[in-house]
Amino acid sequence: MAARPHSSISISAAAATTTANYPRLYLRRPHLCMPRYPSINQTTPCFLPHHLIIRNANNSVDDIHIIQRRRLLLLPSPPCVFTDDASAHLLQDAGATLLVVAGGYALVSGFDNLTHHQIIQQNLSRKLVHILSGLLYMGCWPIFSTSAEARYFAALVPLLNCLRLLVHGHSLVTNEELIKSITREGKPEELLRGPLYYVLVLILCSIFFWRESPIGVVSLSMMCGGDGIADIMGRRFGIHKVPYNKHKSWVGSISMFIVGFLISIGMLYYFSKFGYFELDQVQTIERVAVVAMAATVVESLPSKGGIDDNISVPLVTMVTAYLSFGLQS
Ligand SMILES: C/C(=C\COP(=O)(O)O)CCC[C@H](C)CCC[C@H](C)CCCC(C)C
Ligand SMILES: Nc1ccn([C@@H]2O[C@H](COP(=O)(O)OP(=O)(O)O)[C@@H](O)[C@H]2O)c(=O)n1
Repeated sequence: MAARPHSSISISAAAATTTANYPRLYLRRPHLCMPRYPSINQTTPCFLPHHLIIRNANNSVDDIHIIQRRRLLLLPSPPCVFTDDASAHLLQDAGATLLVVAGGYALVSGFDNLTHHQIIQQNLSRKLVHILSGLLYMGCWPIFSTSAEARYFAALVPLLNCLRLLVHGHSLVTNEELIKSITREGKPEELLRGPLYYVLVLILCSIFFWRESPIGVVSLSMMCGGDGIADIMGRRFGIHKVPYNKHKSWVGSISMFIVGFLISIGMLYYFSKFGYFELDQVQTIERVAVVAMAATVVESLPSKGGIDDNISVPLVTMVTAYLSFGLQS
């Protein structure tokens, strides 16, 4: 996968020469931007205004024209300076971690409310949390800095949830809200199986694959999106079972393949737009189809008393994706 060429920005000469060491940027209207910009030797995802206002030494304002808005590097809040400051990365990663932790807590609490008020059934709540948690978590990866430590900050989020599941799963602390929103039968010990394996896979993909590898992206897409939709569709419409497993249906498996494939392609496109990797369109579709098929077949196999889907599906996806993307990239 060739690194995507980086475009550049043009800053009006007056502004560029008359400011101090760094132009002080004031953002007018935010718009998500591309994080990478080699000449400033920093990549920081942040918000991109349609116009940058640069106040120069005599405090007059100069707009600059943005050649390619998608790739402009901006810093997250005024007053900003272009700097490769490790403390800026630390601040950004700490803020991003807190934001995503709060998001995860809000998601689980939100679905508990829906279950509590009987707006949705407990099983559906669990599956929607299963689908949304990992995909939204992965979708937040670009807000972390590009420092080598960013992935560890991101992994703190599933790690904290892992500790939360261990504490509640062993009934050291009771939290009916958490148990109701993510267990089948409302038993605390259920937290120590599917949900725990799920967050462990999130940690593994964050640290070992992160956002530069399609392997982690596809693995989480199949575990979260594919496996999650299989349950939802299979429970509702899965009349015809697969011949080798009376607990799994054709509708569930076909749904897993189609939705898992589409989510994988969508997430790969999302990360490629940030410039983390560039993939050939036709090859990617072929490779993701193979990976999705492998994951779907494994998920449909009898698993009662065997390996949990939240381990077998991501594991097979990682191996298949590595063989597919890794050897042929
Ligand atoms: C219900 C879950 C797994 C059960 O799987 P299965 O047994 O039905 O196959 C998912 C458990 C989710 C966990 C408790 C919370 C994870 C939060 C995540 C790390 C952060 C999400 C942040 C985002 C911004 C919402
Ligand atoms: N391929 C599939 C997967 C699940 N399902 C349905 O969804 C239910 C739960 O599936 P599952 O045991 O894989 O659930 P989790 O282990 O993913 O929570 C099954 O008992 C089926 O009714 C299906 O019909 N076909």
